[in-house]
Amino acid sequence: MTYTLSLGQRVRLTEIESTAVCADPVAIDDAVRGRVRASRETLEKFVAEERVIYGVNTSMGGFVNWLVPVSKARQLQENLLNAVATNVGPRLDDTTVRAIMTSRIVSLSRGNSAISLTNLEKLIAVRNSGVVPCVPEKGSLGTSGDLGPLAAIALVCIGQWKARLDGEVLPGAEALRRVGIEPMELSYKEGLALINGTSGMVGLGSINVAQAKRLLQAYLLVSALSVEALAGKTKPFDPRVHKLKPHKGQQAVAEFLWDTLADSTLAVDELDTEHLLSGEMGDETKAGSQSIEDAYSVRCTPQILGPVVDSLAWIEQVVEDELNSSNDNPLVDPDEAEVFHNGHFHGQYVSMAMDHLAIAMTTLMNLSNRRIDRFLDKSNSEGLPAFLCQEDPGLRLGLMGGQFMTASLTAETRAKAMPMSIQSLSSTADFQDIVSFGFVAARRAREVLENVAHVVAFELLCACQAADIRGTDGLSPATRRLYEQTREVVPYLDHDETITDYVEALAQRLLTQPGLG
Ligand SMILES: N[C@@H](CC(=O)O)c1ccccc1
Repeated sequence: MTYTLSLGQRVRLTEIESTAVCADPVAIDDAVRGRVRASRETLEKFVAEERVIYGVNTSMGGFVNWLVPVSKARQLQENLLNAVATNVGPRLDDTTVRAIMTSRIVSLSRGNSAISLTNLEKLIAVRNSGVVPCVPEKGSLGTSGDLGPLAAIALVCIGQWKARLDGEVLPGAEALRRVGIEPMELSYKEGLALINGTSGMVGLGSINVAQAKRLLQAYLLVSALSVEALAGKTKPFDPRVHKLKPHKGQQAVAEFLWDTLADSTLAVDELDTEHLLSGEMGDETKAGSQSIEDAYSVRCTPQILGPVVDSLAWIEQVVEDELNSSNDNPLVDPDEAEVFHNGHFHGQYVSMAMDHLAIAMTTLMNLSNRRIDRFLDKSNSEGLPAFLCQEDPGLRLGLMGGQFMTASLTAETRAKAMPMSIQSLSSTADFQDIVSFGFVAARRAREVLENVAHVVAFELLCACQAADIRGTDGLSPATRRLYEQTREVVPYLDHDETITDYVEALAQRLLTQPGLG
């Protein structure tokens, strides 16, 4: 289905992801066309008046103070694209490139960048054509926006560099020829308009946020299942106690667990504490084999996932605001009949949001990592067999090895969660002297998410194994659905076998499949 951009509409971040995943075409309406034309005409008027405007009749970056006549505009703009397309490394996947292109189209369609309507429409045509520019992922400062990644895209639009089409890598000119698109011819400011913004980090960020939301949603249900499978107590989730602390996310998580576990007989309502005081002072008090209170990784679930929920809402809002912005310099506002030299290409907001996403997801992973340990350690699992190995323990090692994987991923992920947004380095003879590295932050958040999904997948595997051992009759209806969906992918393990394929399949579902459970 075509996704049409209208003037003044707020584009949802999740729409960038969904249109990129499905390769839905994007389009603009007449009001957008009118506004884009007006912005270009305003700039043309200023050029006729011989005003000095950055990237129009000046050079760029460290050569900002060099005048270049508009008669040389096409050469200047093409030189700009080639000079800054210096990224290296693995090529971004098709979905991410489409999300980045759509994010740039959203920004340019606001009609403040003075790109010609012809060239905006060509960018849209390339985005919709199946031609996917090859974008090496490493090398963006994130402040000139994402010059490197966006220049790789812009070069293909002018018939240079390289692109994929139906799985084949072709020269940009050949790729355009095959889909019947004439290369763009750039006039003054247009190369700059295509690249001088934050659309790289916003495009990749949109995918990260959409996946993080799914993973978090699923994790709330995984948490409920883990509480049941660890014979955890529900009373700490009673909404009445959460009224006593006003954090919204915490309250929402507690309410979810409370409601979900209401019909569970595996989770424990409350201990009958009456007979517990029969011992002498100093005796170990036990309620049968049960502890009086659960460990933090069960009991404090709302207090740990609450801030993750609230953080994600903030992160989504920030990246969505950036998406719906004119992130470019200079900007030409036709209503004000003004040109603004400005710094809207700066990616600090998104950089900090992506760092925050990495921290939030790592927090979730830390929780998951602790629960996995409880599932496998028989002294902490409220009666489960060691390493969830019911049949032939010792001859078999059970699920022991899964923890090696999750411990390794957890350690690696913590290192990846070190902030990028404070790593600024100066470049361009101190012209770009403080930068955001937002695209690097977004790439690292993506890596964090992938790792976290694998750790959560193993917790889910353990929880289902434990539920089978305890008896699944006691599951609540919602956790039973999750259990059954998981059993479509991984069976109860009564023999030792490699779990790699199971964990990877579950992780993929957690990131991409909405509404698990
Ligand atoms: N982001 C611009 C600078 C600016 O808009 O002031 C740029 C372009 C090219 C090379 C370096 C820097």
